[in-house]
Amino acid sequence: MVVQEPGTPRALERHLRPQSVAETSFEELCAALGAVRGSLNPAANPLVRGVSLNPQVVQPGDVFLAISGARRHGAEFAATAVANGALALITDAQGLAHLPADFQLPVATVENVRAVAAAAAQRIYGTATRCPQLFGVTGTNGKTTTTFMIRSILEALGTETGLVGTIEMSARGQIIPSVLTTPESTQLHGVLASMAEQQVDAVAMEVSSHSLSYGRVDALSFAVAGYTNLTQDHLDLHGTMQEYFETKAQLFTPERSQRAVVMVDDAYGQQLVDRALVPTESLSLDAGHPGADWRVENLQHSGLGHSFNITHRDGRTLSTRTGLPGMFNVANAALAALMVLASGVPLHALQQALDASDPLSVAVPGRMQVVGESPVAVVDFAHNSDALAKALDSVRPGPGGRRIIVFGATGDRDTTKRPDMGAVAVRHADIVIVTDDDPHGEDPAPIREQVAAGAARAIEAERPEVQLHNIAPRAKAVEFAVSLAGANDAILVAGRGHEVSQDVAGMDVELDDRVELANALKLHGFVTIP
Ligand SMILES: CC(=O)N[C@H]1[C@@H](OP(=O)(O)OP(=O)(O)OC[C@H]2O[C@@H](n3ccc(=O)[nH]c3=O)[C@H](O)[C@@H]2O)O[C@H](CO)[C@@H](O)[C@@H]1O[C@H](C)C(=O)N[C@@H](C)C(=O)N[C@H](CCC(=O)O)C(=O)O
Ligand SMILES: Nc1ncnc2c1ncn2[C@@H]1O[C@H](COP(=O)(O)OP(=O)(O)OP(=O)(O)O)[C@@H](O)[C@H]1O
Repeated sequence: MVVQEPGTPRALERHLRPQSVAETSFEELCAALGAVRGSLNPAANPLVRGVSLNPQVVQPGDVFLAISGARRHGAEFAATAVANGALALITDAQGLAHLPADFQLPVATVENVRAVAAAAAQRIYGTATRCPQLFGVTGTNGKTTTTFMIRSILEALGTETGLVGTIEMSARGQIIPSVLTTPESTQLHGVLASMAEQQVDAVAMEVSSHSLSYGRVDALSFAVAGYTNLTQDHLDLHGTMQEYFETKAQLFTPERSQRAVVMVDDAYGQQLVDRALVPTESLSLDAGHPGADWRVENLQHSGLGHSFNITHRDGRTLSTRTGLPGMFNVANAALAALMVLASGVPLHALQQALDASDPLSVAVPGRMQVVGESPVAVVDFAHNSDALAKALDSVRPGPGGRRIIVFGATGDRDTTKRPDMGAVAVRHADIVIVTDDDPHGEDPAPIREQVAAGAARAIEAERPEVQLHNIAPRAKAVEFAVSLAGANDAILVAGRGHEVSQDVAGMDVELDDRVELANALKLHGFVTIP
C-alpha cells in the first residue's frame, strides 16, 4: 500500500482544491453520471468531497475514477487510492476485474470513465456556477507566451487573473509548477473552483491538443478561444496533421467557446475561420492579407522587440509594442490583445492598459530568454521545426557573426519530426550542435543520431559550409557552443526553456539551460545578464 508524503504531487494537490464543495452523496453522483452500483458494498453511501483520476494524488473523501489508460488500468492502483483516502470508486467493466473480491469501497461502473470525469468534477466542485472567465489558447506554438500576455493585459486592467499552463498554475501570488500543459479535468475543475473561491475573475489557460483528445476541458466554456498556428508535432498521438487540426478545431465549437480570435497566417487558421461555428475574428501579420478582420500594421523595431498597430478593416486601431524578440511574438501579442478585446473590454480601456504598463513586454520564463548580449546568448523552448526556424531567425548575430544552435529531440514522442528538426537547424544556423533533450524511456544516442542524420543530409544537399557536432551530455554541449563563440556570434540553446530537470529513463536529472549557459559564458570570460 502506498501513502504519499508531504512535498509530493499529492501534497500539492491539496492547494488545487476549493475549500467548499457541493454536498453530494456517492449515490447522487452515480445517478447524475449514469453509473451503475455493483455488488461491492452496495449499502455504503459516503459523502463525496472530491474526485480524482490519478490515484497518486487522491485526497481523503475522494471518489477515485479508475480509467482504462493506454498503458495501464487505473484500477490496478486502487490500493494506492484507498491508502490515500478514497471513499468510493467508479470504473468500467475491465476495471472490475482488477479489484479483489473483498474490495472495501463502494464501486460503480460506467462504459467510459474518462467521458464522465469532467461532469463528476463539475458537480462536486460546482464549476457550472462558480468559475472564472476563461481565455483558452490553442495551437502548436505560442500558447504559453500568449497566456502570459493575456494575464498581463488583464492585470493591467485591474482584473484578478489566474494562469494554467505548461509552466505553472498560479493565482493571487500562489504558484504551483505544472506537470501537464492542461491538467486532467478532475484537477482542472478543482483548481478553477478554488480560484473562483479566491475571487479570481479570469484565467488565461493553455488548451493542448492532448487535453481536447482526452476530454480534459470537458464541461467548461471559454469566454474567448484563441488559435496561434498549427505545424508538425504530436503526430504520435494524432496520426496525421488533419486529425491534429480536427482535434484543435473542437475548441472552436459552441460546446466549448463563446467567441474566438484566430490567426489566419496558416491554412489551418483560415479553415477554422471558414467553418466558424462561434463568432470569430481573424488576425493576420500580413498587412496586405485580403480577408483578415484585423491586421498588424506600422511594424517597427523597438528595443529587442517591435512596436506596431493592430487595425480592423473598419478603422478601429490599437497601438502597442512587445519587448520580446521575433515576429512570432508580435503574433502572440496581437492575439492576446484581441482576445481581451473580444471578451468585451472597451477599445479605449484596452488602449489605456497597453499604454500604461506595457503588458505585452512581460517576460516568459525560458521563452527567448536572453542570458548574454555579447555573444548574444538565448535560451528558448523551441522543440519542433517551425519554432526552431523562427527562434533562430530571431536571434541576431553582430556583423560577421555566426548562429550557433544547441538542441536535441525528446524521446518517446513524435519521432518523425527529428530529422526535419536537424535539417531546419542547418538551414538557419552556421554551427549545429545536436545534444540530448528529455530522452524519457529511450536510449538518447539513437535520438541524437536521427536528428544529426537529417542535419547531415541538409548540409550535403544545401549548406556544405555548416559545421555539425553530436555531443552529449547537454551541459557539455552548451559549454562547447560557448567555447566556439566570438563576441559577435549568437548562441541559441533550444528545447528545454524553463525546465530545470531532464527525464532520463524515469529519473529527474537536474539541468537548467539558463544556468548552464550563464556558467559557460562566465567560464569563457563573457558577461551575463542576471
Ligand atoms: C499521451 C498522454 O497524454 N497520456 C496521458 C494518459 O495516459 P494513458 O491513457 O496512457 O494512461 P496510463 O498511463 O495508462 O495510466 C492509466 C491510469 O493508471 C494510473 N497509473 C498509471 C501508471 C502508474 O505507474 N501509476 C498509476 O497510477 C494513471 O494515473 C491513470 O489513472 O492519461 C494519463 C492519466 O491522466 C496522463 O498522465 C498521460 O499523460 C502523460 C503523462 C503525458 O506525458 N502526457 C503529455 C504528452 C501531454 O498530455 N502533453 C500535453 C501538452 C503537449 C504539448 O503541447 O507539448 C499536455 O497537455 O500536457
Ligand atoms: N506564434 C509562434 N509561432 C511559432 N513559434 C512560436 C510562436 N510563439 C512561440 N514560438 C516558439 O515556440 C516556443 C514555445 O513557445 P510557447 O511556450 O509560448 O508555446 P507553447 O504552445 O506553449 O508550447 P508547448 O505546448 O510545447 O508548451 C518558443 O520558445 C518559441 O521558440
